[in-house]
Amino acid sequence: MQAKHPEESRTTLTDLVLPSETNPLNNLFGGELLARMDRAASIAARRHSRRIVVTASVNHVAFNKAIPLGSVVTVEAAVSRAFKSSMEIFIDVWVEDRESGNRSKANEAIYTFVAVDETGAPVGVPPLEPETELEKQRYDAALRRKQLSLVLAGKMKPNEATELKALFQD
Ligand SMILES: CC(=O)SCCNC(=O)CCNC(=O)[C@H](O)C(C)(C)COP(=O)(O)OP(=O)(O)OC[C@H]1O[C@@H](n2cnc3c(N)ncnc32)[C@H](O)[C@@H]1OP(=O)(O)O
Repeated sequence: MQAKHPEESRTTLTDLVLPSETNPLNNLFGGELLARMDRAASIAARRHSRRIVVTASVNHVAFNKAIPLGSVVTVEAAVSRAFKSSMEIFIDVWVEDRESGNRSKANEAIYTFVAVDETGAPVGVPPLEPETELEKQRYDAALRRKQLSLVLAGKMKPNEATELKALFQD
């Protein structure tokens, strides 16, 4: 299969924070943000693979900054690495200042999607070829994150996670 670039899967969703989507502090409810990120990530995974895709795991989420009611929120997702049937999707969340229009980073997350056929069985996806410096950094670290996710899910023995182990050695 021919390699694809992260740009080909990049997906941008922009939406407001409405009152029904907030917590008692009038900030965006975490579950609502998770759902928005899942939607953007699934479109990115579909654009890369052109297959049915399912969420296999949420590897990392950081709610670094509360997002107030009325904010304009942009969720940007792109494939950061493709393996055999699985794809790591990196998601950046931005909030737009009402007066200046400047965007500031609010949150980020990393999801894993798997491409499947009509019976739900995993199928192969094209490789990913990173281009920018940031895309290369995310690509390089993705194998460690995959191993960590598999170890936490009980699908890989810790002593088989060679890339991950190397992180803790001099
Ligand atoms: C709350 C919700 O809405 S969840 C709903 C959305 N998600 C779903 O319904 C998905 C339900 N789960 C499934 O269908 C299956 O578990 C699948 C398709 C994700 C994986 O199926 P498995 O039988 O485990 O397949 P298999 O072991 O071959 O793994 C397939 C790929 O997923 C990867 N994978 C599986 N679990 C994980 C995980 N926890 N973390 C990272 N990668 C994973 C495997 O490493 C493998 O990757 P590779 O082919 O690129 O090497």
